[in-house]
Amino acid sequence: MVEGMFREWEKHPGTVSGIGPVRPRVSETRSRQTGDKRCERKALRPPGIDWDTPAGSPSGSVCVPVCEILAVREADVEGRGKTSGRWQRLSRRPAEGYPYAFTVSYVERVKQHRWRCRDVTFQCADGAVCQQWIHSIRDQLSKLTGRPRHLLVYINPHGGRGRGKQIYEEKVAPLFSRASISASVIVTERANHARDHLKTDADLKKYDGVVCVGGDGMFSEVLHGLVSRTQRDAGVDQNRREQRLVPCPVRIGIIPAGSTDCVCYGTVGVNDPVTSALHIIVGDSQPLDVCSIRHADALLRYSVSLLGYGFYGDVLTDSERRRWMGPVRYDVSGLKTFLAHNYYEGTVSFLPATDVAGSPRDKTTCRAGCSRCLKDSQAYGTGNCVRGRDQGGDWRVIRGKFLAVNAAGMSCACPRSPGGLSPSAHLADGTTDLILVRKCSRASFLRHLLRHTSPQDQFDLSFVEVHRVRRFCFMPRRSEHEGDPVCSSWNCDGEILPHASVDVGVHCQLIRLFARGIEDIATP
Ligand SMILES: CCCCCCCCCCCCC/C=C/[C@@H](O)[C@H](COP(=O)(O)O)NC(=O)CCCCC
Ligand SMILES: Nc1ncnc2c1ncn2[C@@H]1O[C@H](COP(=O)(O)OP(=O)(O)O)[C@@H](O)[C@H]1O
Ligand SMILES: [Ca+2]
Repeated sequence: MVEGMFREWEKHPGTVSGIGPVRPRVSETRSRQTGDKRCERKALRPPGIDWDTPAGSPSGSVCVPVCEILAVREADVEGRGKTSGRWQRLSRRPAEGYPYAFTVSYVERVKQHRWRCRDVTFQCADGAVCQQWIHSIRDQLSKLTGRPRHLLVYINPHGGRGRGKQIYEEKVAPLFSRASISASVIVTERANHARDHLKTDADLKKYDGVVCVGGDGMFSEVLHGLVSRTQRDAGVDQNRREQRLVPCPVRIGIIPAGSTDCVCYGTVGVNDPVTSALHIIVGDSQPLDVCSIRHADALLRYSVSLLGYGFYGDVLTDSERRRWMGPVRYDVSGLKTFLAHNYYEGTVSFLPATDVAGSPRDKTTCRAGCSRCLKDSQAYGTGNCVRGRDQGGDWRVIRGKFLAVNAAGMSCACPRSPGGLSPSAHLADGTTDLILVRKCSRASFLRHLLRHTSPQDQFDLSFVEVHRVRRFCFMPRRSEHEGDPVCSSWNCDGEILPHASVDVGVHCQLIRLFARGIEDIATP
């Protein structure tokens, strides 16, 4: 901020006369919350009239950090945005003698982690000053690194309530175009279309990011396509467990249009398409751990959120037959699976993450700019799964009858469960939280499930245990009794994995999302 300039403006509120054709400047402070240099908070206070200030802002003053400006465009005092040619609604009549104006679009935080695009229009008496402001703001925006210019977008037209295309066209595309982002859009025609296209055909050099419009299943397709492609390009054999995987250079954006949208919810704090589009535009970056799931050393699948055997595997298997119901299928299948009360016998062995500071029950939460993720990932190394010295580590073995064996690589928060399956899990610390729910009565299991919907500790029950691990294996016990359910399937980020016996390892920060983690609600 140029103090003199601002004082001048305060002396003459509502006018730019007397200030002259100044070069607009900005003040800088490091982002308090992320410490991210790319997102330094630069305050912009144009010495013009803000006669279209958004509701709620102190009258006569608008302060916008440059890293949260989405775009600037010339406006004309008749109220028509010059570039868009569309009429804007202005809250006040233009002041007499101020025929030049520009409009700044910026991020505004509304309730519950939602972001919205707001416009403020500044009016000037002098056309040259107006142009200087526009050029200067554009210049500041062009200096921000990490903002995408070209995106590859995949839309699942059948995800969630089948509104993916409409959501993209009505809510997201206009924001991308306002921010001068070009997008190549592919509406998928079959399951695995996006995955296969990314694996082999997509010219990834042309894009700064890949966006999926859909639910966790659609995200999973993009995850598999990108991780496989990255390893192939780097000459890495994904089937070799000891091999360090190469982190994906391309960020992934998620526009939530699915049934659960857990990956989006757990990394942004809300499943709202506009909020996610804005996180993409400002070029946010959130690293994420990825689990590789293997059987007999061959790679089966990758997962970032829930890997669930027993209850969540059965819910998913049943729900796939009810896709026509839309998102409500999970409630129907959830109830049916709960009543069936199946349990599965098996052996879980795991390698506890003894070298991390936190634990699944320490009541801390992973938030934007999480220092624990930073510290733990630095100590561990990105892409790594289990380091050489851990392989002979202190494995623990638990045999038993389980209603559920769940691994939560992140909290798995979603609208059904705002805290998630493991509220203290971290997005990018190189660990997953292994939750074992032993056979118990229906009433006890219901108690455990209900605690996912309240702040009560779902692990504070005698039949539940939770461990923060780097690697785990599950081996089902074959039943000798006819009629007993033998094996369940794994629910792998919402996709059925029809194997029971698995070996799972966490690859620290293998991918990055266009997100920043959940912001503390107090963040300005
Ligand atoms: C009787 C009260 C029961 C309350 C239970 C609440 C527990 C909810 C925990 C939900 C965890 C969800 C983990 C996320 C899984 C998703 O990846 C997966 C697929 O999502 P999408 O592709 O968007 O459809 N969703 C599920 O597996 C649904 C699980 C619902 C269980 C009731
Ligand atoms: N065009 C398509 N036709 C059929 N299935 C598709 C298509 N595109 C993606 N899919 C698959 O649809 C499934 C569900 O997608 P998702 O977007 O997660 O929706 P939901 O959250 O409702 O499950 C995924 O398995 C995905 O691979
Ligand atoms: Ca993790």
